[in-house]
Amino acid sequence: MALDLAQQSEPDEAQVTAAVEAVISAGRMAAARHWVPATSGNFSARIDAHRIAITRSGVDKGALEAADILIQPLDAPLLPRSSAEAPLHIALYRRRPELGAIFHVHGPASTVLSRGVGTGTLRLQGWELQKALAGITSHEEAVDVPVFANDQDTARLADLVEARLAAPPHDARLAPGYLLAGHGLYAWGASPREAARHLEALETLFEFELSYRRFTP
Ligand SMILES: CSC[C@@H](O)[C@@H](O)C(=O)COP(=O)(O)O
Ligand SMILES: [Zn+2]
Repeated sequence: MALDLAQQSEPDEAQVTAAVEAVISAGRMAAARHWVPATSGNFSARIDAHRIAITRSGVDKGALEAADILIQPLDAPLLPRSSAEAPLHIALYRRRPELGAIFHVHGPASTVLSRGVGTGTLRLQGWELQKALAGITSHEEAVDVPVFANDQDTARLADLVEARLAAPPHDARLAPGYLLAGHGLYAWGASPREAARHLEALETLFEFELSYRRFTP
């Protein structure tokens, strides 16, 4: 019995390694697409119910090494050198146990479009690529992306995000992500693979929107 308990309390190294590798590879993917210029962006993956792996602040997210990833408990103070935006990750993992990964980028389309539309909601509709978002089965569905004013106080911002996600629209689905105006995109998924798909779909949908708006009077 005592042996069982000791085994249960040992950290699961395989889960830690998998989460760290998922974060490193998400950073590489985003950098290859020029979505994380000049150390911008941050990436996290859930290890278990109580811990996440998250990038530390100020490092090149396209050249991450294991030493750049912090193992952050969800119910403990932020570790030294934590991402400036760690509160945005932690609040979401706490609120949504099904979330496996959260990725944040400063892609040109999300950054420019969010600044252009102002705060509130960006509604996506009419795009086949919307179906890359979990649960969306038709281009005809309306998908709302919340847009928040940028704020250097990311704990305050996390409260706003939480309130908005708790009040979904009646006539649309909420996207698995949100925009910070003039700043960039947060996207998440049940797994790192799904979060990467959502990130790519949303950033590309924003490119479509930008081009489409140029053609539409
Ligand atoms: C280098 S400008 C971008 C930062 O201010 C921030 O928005 C960002 O995305 C990265 O912050 P970080 O603290 O490295 O996780
Ligand atoms: Zn950022």
